[in-house]
Amino acid sequence: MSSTGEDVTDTSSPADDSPESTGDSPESTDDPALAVRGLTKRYGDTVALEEVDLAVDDGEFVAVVGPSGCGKSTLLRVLTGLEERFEGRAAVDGVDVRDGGSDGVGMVFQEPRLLAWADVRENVAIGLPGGVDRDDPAAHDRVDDLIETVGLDGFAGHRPGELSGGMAQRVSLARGLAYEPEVLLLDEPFSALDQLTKYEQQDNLLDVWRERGATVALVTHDVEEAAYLADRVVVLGGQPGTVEAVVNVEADRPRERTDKALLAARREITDALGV
Ligand SMILES: Nc1ncnc2c1ncn2[C@@H]1O[C@H](COP(=O)(O)OP(=O)(O)OP(=O)(O)O)[C@@H](O)[C@H]1O
Repeated sequence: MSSTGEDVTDTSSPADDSPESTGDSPESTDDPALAVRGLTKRYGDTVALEEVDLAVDDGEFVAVVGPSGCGKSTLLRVLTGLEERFEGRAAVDGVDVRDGGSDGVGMVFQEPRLLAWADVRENVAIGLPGGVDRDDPAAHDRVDDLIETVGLDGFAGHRPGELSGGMAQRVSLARGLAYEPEVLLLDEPFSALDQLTKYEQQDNLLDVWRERGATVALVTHDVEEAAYLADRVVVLGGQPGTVEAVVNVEADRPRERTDKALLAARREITDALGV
C-alpha cells in the first residue's frame, strides 16, 4: 500500500486489456498501469458500474467524464483498493487491487479530507513517502516547493479551517503530489477553483505528469478540462455506469487551449454525453 496520509490510496495491479485500451494481456509482463475488466460494482440494489473495461498505459493521461452518479468516483475507489467487493478485475501495474495494492498509487479525493488540527505544511508533509525524514531540510524544501506549486505560499502555517474550499483542495493536491506516485488518481481536484486558478493548476499538473512520467487518471465534470489535459477521455454514462465512448485527443503537446483538435474532442465528448 502506499499513501499520502489519510488522503492517499494505493493499489496495485495486474492487468487485462479492454476494447478501449491499449493494454496487454494479463499474462504479459508489460502490464498496463491500470487495468479494469468486466467491472461491476453494486451498492445494495444500486448498480454503480456495470461491465466496465478500461486499460491505461504506463505514462498515459486519461480523463473520465460523465454525469453525476454514473460511477466515476466508484471507479477510482475500486482502483485504489478502497472497495473490496466488486465483480470483475481491477489491477494496478499488474497487481490485483484485492491483493493489497502497490506502493505506487496516490489519490486525491473529491473532498480534501485534511487534518483539521494540522497546518498546511503538516498536511502536505503527511504525503511524503514512508522513510523520508520529515525533519530533513530537503523534506522541508520539498514541502515548501509543493506549497508554492499549488499557489499557497504564505499559507503554510494556516489550518484547514482558515482556508477556502479551493485552497483546501490545493493542499490535498499538494499532498497527493508529495508522495511522488507512479500512478495518480484524481477525483475532481480542481472543481472548487476559480477559472484562472484552475488553469494554473491544470498546467502545474501537466508539468508534474511530464516531469515524472506518471500515469494519471482524472475524474472531472469539466469537458474542456478533460480535453485539454488527457490523451484519452473515457465517457461514462447512465446508471448503472457503462463506457459510452472513448475519445482520443489528437492535439499536440504542449497544447494551446484554442487548438482546433481540442474543440473537436470536446464536441465528440459532449455528443457522447448527449448534451
Ligand atoms: N457508499 C455508497 N453506498 C451506496 N451507494 C453508493 C455509495 N457510493 C456511491 N453510491 C452510488 O453509486 C452510484 C455512483 O456513485 P459515484 O459517487 O461513483 O458517482 P459519480 O459519477 O462519481 O458522481 P458525482 O459526479 O456526483 O461525484 C450512485 O448512484 C451513488 O448513489
